Parts: sequence; structure tokens; C-alpha cells
Amino acid sequence: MLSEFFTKRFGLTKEGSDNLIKGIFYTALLNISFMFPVSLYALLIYLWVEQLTGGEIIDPNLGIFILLILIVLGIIFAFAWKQYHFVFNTTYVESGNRRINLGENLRKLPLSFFENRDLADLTATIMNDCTDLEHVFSHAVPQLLGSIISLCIVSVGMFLFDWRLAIALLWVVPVAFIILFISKRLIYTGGNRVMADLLNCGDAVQECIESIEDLKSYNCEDEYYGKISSLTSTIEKSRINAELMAASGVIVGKVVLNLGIVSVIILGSYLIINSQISIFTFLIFLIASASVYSPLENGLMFLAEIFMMDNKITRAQEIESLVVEGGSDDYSLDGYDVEFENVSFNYDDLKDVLTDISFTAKQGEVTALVGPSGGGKSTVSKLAARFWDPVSGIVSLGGQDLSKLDSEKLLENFSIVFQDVILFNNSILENIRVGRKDATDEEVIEAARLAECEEFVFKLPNGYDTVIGENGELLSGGQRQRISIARALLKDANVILLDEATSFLDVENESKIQKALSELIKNKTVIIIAHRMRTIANANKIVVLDGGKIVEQGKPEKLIAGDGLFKKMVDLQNLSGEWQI
Ligand SMILES: Nc1ncnc2c1ncn2[C@@H]1O[C@H](COP(=O)(O)OP(=O)(O)OP(=O)(O)O)[C@@H](O)[C@H]1O
Repeated sequence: MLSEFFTKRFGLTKEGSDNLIKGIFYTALLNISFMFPVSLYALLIYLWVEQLTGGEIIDPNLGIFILLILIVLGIIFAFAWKQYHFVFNTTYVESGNRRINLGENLRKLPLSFFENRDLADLTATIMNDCTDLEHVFSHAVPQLLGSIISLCIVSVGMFLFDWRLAIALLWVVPVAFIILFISKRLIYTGGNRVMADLLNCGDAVQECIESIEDLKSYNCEDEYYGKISSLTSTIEKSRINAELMAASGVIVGKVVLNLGIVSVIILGSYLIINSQISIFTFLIFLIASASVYSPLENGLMFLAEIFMMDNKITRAQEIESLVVEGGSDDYSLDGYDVEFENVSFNYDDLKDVLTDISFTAKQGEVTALVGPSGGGKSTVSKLAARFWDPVSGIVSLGGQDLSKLDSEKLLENFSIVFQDVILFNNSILENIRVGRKDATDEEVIEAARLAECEEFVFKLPNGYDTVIGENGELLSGGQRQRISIARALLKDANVILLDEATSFLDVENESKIQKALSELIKNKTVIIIAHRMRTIANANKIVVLDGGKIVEQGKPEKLIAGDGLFKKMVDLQNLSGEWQI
């Protein structure tokens, strides 16, 4: 039952919860074992007090005392070892598991999730929050619960010894914890504020670094640095506030705890004067108060830390509980036609971005999506690869409704070249091999050659082995696109989506690559988005999108012969070709 509670409350695995419980058990034993030296002091004091007060003279046997001390040290060491094993080992294993689970869950989420989510926030949850939680599980939770358990056990002994002094010693404990619980809301709010400010500042710093060229070219650096420094001061203030909020509850709780010693002294003195207890009993309670309160004082701080971590646990649990994309991975396709049937779609439940879209991109044909900017072309291509599911209507591949298929398995059928190419800080060879992980070096190089990469690769210091920096910073836009096209050539999937795939290329390179692409697309389903009419000159079918609706579709010759939007666009581009500056 406790194990289930931990699993739910802290988002641990079953094994992690069980180990945490064992860790708490050994922490309690360790705390109690710290009382053994107290008992030895008490025994020594008893012998001395007896002598000083003229009682029976008992000669303390030094050998037995040394032996007892060694046994006590051995017991403390054994408990500490066990506690360390269960608490620390499992904390880090659990933290690793948590990161892997979060990563696994993210991997299975629809790609649409990442378009609408702050990526800095996700990274912070996986890296920073997990690190902070490590401290909570290695220190706060076991120490707090361990000290509460040991306190309960010690309390029984105290009550049996003298119930009046036990009440004087322990009445402060619930009061101190109640005070901290009352301040929980403040601690939680303070923690939330700090986290929100950290994310804001992280976003601003990232944005500043990413757009440094634009900031410099428009002389906006001072303004931007001013914004970051103001966000940094906000963090400073919210951190101080959060610490103050947490500290106020903890400090008041600690003060209350220490009132217990005062009440033991007052009541103990009264009972001694009235000969109701011995000095020995009184001294035992005074010594015990130090051993009882010290772990509890730490416990108060740990409880405040757990309150502060609540929002981080909630954030991690939120990601873990997100509905992962379902779908069958056992299906067979009847060819590779991509079909849109009365598809409508919106990103934010507010306004339809696509309305009643119906067309078929046939296998063995090139279907070009054209139209004014913002018309919905990229959105159509994303629905075709199930980055999103339609709000109504059906998108199918080879007769299978995409929303019923497993995305990962489905994407094996797609080669996609986006306008914004993402490259990794790795060699050119490995960046192209992303297209097909098991490709040999020769296959990778052949794909690179077809995509006209050799022209720039041979000018790089280490050729194909040149590491191209974070997101390929060493390469130009056109070179990056060629790498992305090489990936697609290497993957050689049955459906090819080209979204402005050659927009950064000059005419000569585009013509060469189109020659390579024409090899790639033979007998495949190709959906191509391009603004340059030259790029879609050989398309079999044109779908014209404007304002999220299909305004025309058909063979290019038919549309050119008409008087619709496509004809106007072609005329406009022909006209712009004659412009002179
Ligand atoms: N992730 C998103 N969240 C919300 N709205 C979006 C998102 N992506 C695109 N949109 C909106 O959807 C509409 C269609 O955008 P889309 O990118 O599909 O058009 P497009 O025809 O490809 O444009 P362009 O030719 O400029 O690339 C636009 O109004 C755009 O603002």
C-alpha cells in the first residue's frame, strides 16, 4: 500500500518505491542507533551521579565500555551502509529510469506536441527537474520519514520512562509540523514563480543566442541585453522570496521545537523539587531532547524541500501521463496512394486552417501543392505524414486510415525534406546516414554524389569526415538542403514529401538535383511544395490551395489553359523574371 502511494505521489517505479521504503526503514534504524551512544552516556552518568550523591560505588569496567562502543559503532556502520545502498543507489537508478521514461514517452507523442510546446521547458524537466528530484529522494524523503518513524519508536520508550516529561518533550513536534503545513501554499507558490522566471529567462537567452546576427544587424543588442538582465533580476527576487517563504515556516517550526527543551527544564525542575523523579531521569530527557530534535529540525527543512519539489514532480508526471499516440504497427498497404477525403483541420480549436480538402496524390506521380503563402500547403504535407491527425475527414495511405496506424512504423514509408533542415553536430557522413542507419559508407557517398554534395564536401578540411558544428553551422542554406536531399535519396522510401526542398539552391544546382530526384521518385508517391514554378514544371498534378481550401486541381496544362489562380501565379512569375533593378 505504501509502495503504491510512493509510486503515485512521486512518480516512482514499483522497484524504486520498494527500495525507497527499505531506505526509509534503514534511515529510521540509523536514527535510533544514534540513541545507543546516548544510552552509554546515560549509563556512565548514572554511575558517576550515584557515586557523587553517595550511592553505591560501582566500578565502571573500562573494557566492557570499549567493547560496547565498538559494537555500537559497528551497528551504526551497518545501518548506514544499508541506508546508503537503498537510498543513493536506487535514487540514481530511478532518476536514470525517469529520464528514459520521459524520453520514451516524448518519443511516442505526436509530432504536433513538439510544435506547441516550449522545448526549453521540456529540456528543463528532463535534465534539471530530475537532478533536483535526485536530492529529494536521496535526502529529503528518507530522512524526513526515517526521523518520524524513529521519533515514534523513541517516544514509546520516553512515555514508558516518564509520561509527563515525554509530553513536555514532544508536544512541540506536531505544532512545528502544523506550522510548516500552513505555510505549504506559500512555499509552493514561491517555487512555481521561480520556475516560471527561470524558463522565461532561459527562453530569452536561447532566443538571443539564436538570433544574434539579426540583433547585431538591427542594433538591438542593448535592448535585448537589457531585457535579459531585467529577467535575471526577476529570478534573483523570486528566488529570495521563495527562500524567505520556505525559511519562515522552517524557522518558526525550529523555534517551536526548541521550546520543548524549555518545557522539559521547567517541568523536570518542578518534579525534582517535589521528589517525583530522580536527577538521572531528568538528565536522560535533557540528553534525549538533543537527539530527538536535531533530526526533526532537518526533517522540517526536508519537508519544505518536498513542498518546493511538488511542482517539478507534477511536471514530470504530466509528461508521463500524456496520451501517447496509438495505432497499429501490423498493417498491409495496397500501394502508396496518399488520399485526402473531406479533411478539415485546425491547430488551436479556433479557426480552421484547412477546410474540406479532398485530393489524391497517386503512386508514380508528382503532385505539387501551390498557392499563396499561408494557404495551408505545409499543413497538408504534415497531415500526409501523420504529424497531426485531422479534426474531421480521413487521410489515408494505400487505403489505410493514417490515424489508425502507428506513427513510427508509418514514417518508415516516408522520405521528407523540409525547408528548415536540421543537422547534427557530427560528420557529413553520419548526418547523411540518418536517412538509413545501416547504410554502408559507399551507399552514403553515392547518395551524397547524387545530391550534388561532392562539390562542397571536397573543399572541407576532412571531406566527408568533417564535423559540421551545431545544426551544421559551417554550411550554407543550399549545402544543408543538399545533405537533407542525400538523406532522402539514401532512405529511398515510397512516399516523398518535398517542402521547399530546393528553395536555397541556385538554378544550376537545382537542375542537377532535379535530375537525381527524378531517379529517386520513379514509381513513388511524391508531394512537392514549391513557390518557384520551375521546380514543379514536371508535376503530373497541381493542387492549388488558398485560405485553407482547394481552389483548383488538375493537370498543369489544363490549369494553365484556364483563368484561375494557378494561371495568375505562373503569369506573375513570368513577369517577375523580366524585372530589372
Ligand atoms: N504550428 C502552428 N500552430 C498554429 N498555426 C499554425 C501552425 N503552423 C501553421 N499555422 C497557420 O496555418 C496556416 C497555414 O500555414 P502553412 O504553413 O500550412 O501555410 P503554407 O501555405 O505552407 O505557407 P508558406 O507558403 O508561407 O510556407 C497559417 O495561417 C499559419 O499561420
